[in-house]
Amino acid sequence: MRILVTGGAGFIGSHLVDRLMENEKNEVIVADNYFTGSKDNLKKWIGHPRFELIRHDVTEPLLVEVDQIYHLACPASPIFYKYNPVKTIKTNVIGTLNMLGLAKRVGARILLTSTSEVYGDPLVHPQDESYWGNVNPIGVRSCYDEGKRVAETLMFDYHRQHGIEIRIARIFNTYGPRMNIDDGRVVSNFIAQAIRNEPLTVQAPGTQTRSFCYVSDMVDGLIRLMEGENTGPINIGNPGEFTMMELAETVKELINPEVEIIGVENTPDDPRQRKPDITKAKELLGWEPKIKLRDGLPLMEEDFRRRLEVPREN
Ligand SMILES: NC(=O)c1ccc[n+]([C@@H]2O[C@H](COP(=O)([O-])OP(=O)(O)OC[C@H]3O[C@@H](n4cnc5c(N)ncnc54)[C@H](O)[C@@H]3O)[C@@H](O)[C@H]2O)c1
Ligand SMILES: O=c1ccn([C@@H]2O[C@H](COP(=O)(O)OP(=O)(O)O[C@H]3OC[C@@H](O)[C@H](O)[C@H]3O)[C@@H](O)[C@H]2O)c(=O)[nH]1
Repeated sequence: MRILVTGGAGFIGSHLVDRLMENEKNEVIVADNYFTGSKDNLKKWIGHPRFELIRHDVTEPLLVEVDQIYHLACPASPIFYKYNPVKTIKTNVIGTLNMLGLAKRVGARILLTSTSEVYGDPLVHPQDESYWGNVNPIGVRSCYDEGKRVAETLMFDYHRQHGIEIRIARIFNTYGPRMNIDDGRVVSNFIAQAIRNEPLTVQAPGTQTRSFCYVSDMVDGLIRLMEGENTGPINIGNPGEFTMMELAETVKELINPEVEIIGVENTPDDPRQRKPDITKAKELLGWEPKIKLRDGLPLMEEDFRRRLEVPREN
């Protein structure tokens, strides 16, 4: 099986590549522009005969002979996707069109990593796949959430019109080793802050919720979706739901009981609650997450301490 992973130098992408490379029958090609990803994440595979890394921006066409495409390329942290919103929407729309064009030309199956952000600030809780969402079309997050909604539309139009084999995963907040230390997302921020003994910055009001999935569970879900018979969209996430204040308190307890927790301003359109209904993933993919937040955080702490060069005292 020859497999293309766009965005494979990023956080989830590089863990996915590790898992795909374990199968000796797979050849893996990564295409990435290194906007938020890094070659470092793939260094153990560089030079491997079954692995290839291409510096490529998915807003440009790409021609490679592959059987499967995992299409992840897109900045995922709000600070990065809002940094150049026009580029973010181009990546979602033109990038997905280009990858669908490739899938059509070479007859590949394509999986899109969509997001829980397609549900916007949800009025239905927990969110199941039949919910159409509550998204601001002109807000500062729209380049990402509306971008992903269009990407989903393109996937289904290519499927209906051209018979392309598609898979859509709606990923909920995922965390784990190898996240950029300055990625800006909440779990990486709190862990880095706790290790550096800086205050944990809880954005107002602190009662907003998220549900956090450990990256190995996520990769397992994505591969099951690709290999299964269902197009999706299918929610892949961990239903354990926490307020941001609870998350800060858990990080404080596990990593640095001395650290301060402070309230800071939030950004516009921050979803107030988010929790996946994973009935479909359980029934159709036989998948459910195994790693609880309290077990995943220490694994991430270990990786962050190594990269920040701050060993644990005791
Ligand atoms: N991590 C999460 O919680 C989460 C949640 C929902 C959806 N997702 C989706 O999963 C995918 C991966 O997310 P992640 O957390 O690994 O993020 P990430 O930022 O670590 O990885 C994204 C990768 O895409 C690359 N990229 C960005 N724009 C590109 C372009 N135009 N051309 C080529 N490469 C480009 C980046 O350099 C990076 O390597 C994204 O599509 C994201 O929207 C992630
Ligand atoms: O330092 C921080 C950072 C963030 N937060 C809060 O933590 C919550 C989560 O914020 P993050 O930036 O980690 O991620 P979000 O849930 O807003 O978006 C994410 O959703 C799913 C994916 O598509 C993306 O990975 C990302 O867009 C928000 O309520 C935010 O206000 C803090 O309280 N403190």
